[in-house]
Amino acid sequence: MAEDDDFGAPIIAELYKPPALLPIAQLKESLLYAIETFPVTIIVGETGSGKTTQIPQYLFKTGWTNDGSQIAVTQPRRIAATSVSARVAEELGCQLGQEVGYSIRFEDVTSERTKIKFLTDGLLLREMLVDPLLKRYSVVMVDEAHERSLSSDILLSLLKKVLRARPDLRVVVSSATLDAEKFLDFFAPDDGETINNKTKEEFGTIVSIEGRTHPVDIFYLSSSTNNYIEKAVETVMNIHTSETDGDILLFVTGREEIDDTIDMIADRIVDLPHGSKSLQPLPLYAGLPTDQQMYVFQKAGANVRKLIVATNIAEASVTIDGIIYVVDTGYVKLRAYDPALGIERLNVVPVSKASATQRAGRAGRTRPGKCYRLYTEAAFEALESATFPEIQRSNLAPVVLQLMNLGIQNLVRFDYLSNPPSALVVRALDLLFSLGAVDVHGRLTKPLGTRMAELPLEPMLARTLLNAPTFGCLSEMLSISAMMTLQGTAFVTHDGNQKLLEKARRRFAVKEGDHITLYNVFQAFTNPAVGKQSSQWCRENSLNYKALLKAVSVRKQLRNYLDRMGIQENSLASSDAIRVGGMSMAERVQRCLTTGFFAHAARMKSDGSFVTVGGETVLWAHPSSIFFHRKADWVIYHEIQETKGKVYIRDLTTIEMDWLTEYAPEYYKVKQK
Ligand SMILES: Nc1ncnc2c1ncn2[C@@H]1O[C@H](COP(=O)(O)OP(=O)(O)OP(=O)(O)O)[C@@H](O)[C@H]1O
Repeated sequence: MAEDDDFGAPIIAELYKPPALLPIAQLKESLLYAIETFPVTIIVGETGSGKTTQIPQYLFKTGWTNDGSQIAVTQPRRIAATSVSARVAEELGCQLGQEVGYSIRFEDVTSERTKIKFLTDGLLLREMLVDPLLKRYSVVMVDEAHERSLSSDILLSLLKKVLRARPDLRVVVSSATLDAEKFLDFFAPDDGETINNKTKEEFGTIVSIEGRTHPVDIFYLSSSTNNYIEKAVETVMNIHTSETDGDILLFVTGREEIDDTIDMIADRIVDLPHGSKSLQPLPLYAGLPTDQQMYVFQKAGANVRKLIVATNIAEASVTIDGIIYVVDTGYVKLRAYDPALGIERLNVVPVSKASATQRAGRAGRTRPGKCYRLYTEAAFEALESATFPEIQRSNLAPVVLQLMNLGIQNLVRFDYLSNPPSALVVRALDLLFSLGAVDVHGRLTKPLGTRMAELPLEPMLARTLLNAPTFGCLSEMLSISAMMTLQGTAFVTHDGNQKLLEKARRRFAVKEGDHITLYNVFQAFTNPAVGKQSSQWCRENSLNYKALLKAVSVRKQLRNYLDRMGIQENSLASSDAIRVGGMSMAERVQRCLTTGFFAHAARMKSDGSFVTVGGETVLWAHPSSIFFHRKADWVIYHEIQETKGKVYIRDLTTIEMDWLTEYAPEYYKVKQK
């Protein structure tokens, strides 16, 4: 970069290692010995040392799957599971889905032959519902455990139980920080006690891997900035104009910042001298459909430098070949659930040291790299060492439901790695009780509660879907539920034309709201006389072809779940037929949604904002909702999130106020005369 920038001299210059020899290779034998000998092995290693890609292969090659069992490797994020499995398949010379595969929610790329399976930690939890002792696995590796995702924390607790019943199981926990002792202590028996005849010392060990593949030079700002996006754009442009070849990975906090940054970069690109190398910005965030996330892995064309603008989903386990430069704004958007108001807040906070290290580690994986931290070295030193565990700041209803279905009744005495605040557990139980999943004694109801736990949907939506047969709208709710799992990605701008998108949305919109609007999209897409499931039709209607295909597949999978539960698509009992017979299909869907989402009710005020039932919170329709412009009275909403001090609700449907007391009398505590 030019001399006159604000960065000081590089701080860390690490030793170069030839690419073929990953640091982990030197420890192969001792690692395999540890896994053979101890039920639990904690691996601590530099990012890029080869933990994720190599350990499963070592285990596979030394026979850990010879008896027909598999090796599971969990990841906190889908993109890591899919991309790392592709890499390992390539290294082993097999087709993805054969010996090496992956499994994420609604997408299973494995086969009878699969020996190494990458999956999200949440999905392995789901597998425990049908296979509580995880019998199909000889080794379970929990990767990136230091990130303390909700599912990986719960998984570690459950693995601790499973290990007691399965002395043959091996658990490998990989962590990038020095939390190793904490993880080891968690698993090991107390002093003087034994588990399966093993003492604390015999139960687990820590293996540390020194060194990394390539050096990464780290630069800090010499003085702090108060506009990190502007600084990021400036840094990216400086790299682009004055540094040698190599792609750039920029970390920002969320989709809005990604869009803003890409717009700002686009403005600067036009000022570049004619004929100079071009810069191709690519977004990467969790809400982006999987296939679009995969664009970032494609090689840039000749004379093109890729700029990937990402949230922290690109932070761990992902290797994007060609990334030489990392620009780290030093911030992340973290979820924090407010149990009193039932609102999820998205707070922009400084990253932890562990995160910053992981981010820097995205460079230097396939070549030496550079990382520009848009904060001072003193600010880095002042960062928290690790991220605040998700279990202490999340809506726990989905996970509580799953734990109960696994037979864990006493959630207070459950062996957590870090205890969740009791207010979060109480809120989760309250919600599950009002949804009918839990009875007054705090036990899971049968069959409703168990069925809700089995469906791969969050509890409110699961309840709605399971109620649909009594309203004679199961077919419609299956499509709506499938569309909801797309999380707002059904509509897209082609060529960035927002006006066309709005026009398309209006084409499908109905006065009842967003759910039935999405239903109309699904119907039109699958109608052989209209959308014909064609990409051309999607393009003409600002719709996301791949996402809609996914919805078709998700609907089929949900259908299969219901089939297994013996729930038929058009089975309206005669008593229900009398009750709902005279209603329009729209009204049945509206009522059915109320039975699941009554806790998410709000009323529009004259200024277009909404208030919650208790009147304590002001809410705003998200711009993607048809009620961003239109009037409504009472509504239920699917999602609620606070961003930058404003609370947005997504996916709204109008309802009648009376339905709230009709379908949730307990929740709204109506005094009967
Ligand atoms: N898709 C890929 N293309 C090229 N090289 C790759 C790819 N994936 C991995 N590698 C190489 O393998 C090395 C080890 O990657 P791996 O993901 O196993 O490391 P790790 O120790 O698990 O690191 P982290 O915890 O940061 O994910 C990388 O540094 C890189 O050199």
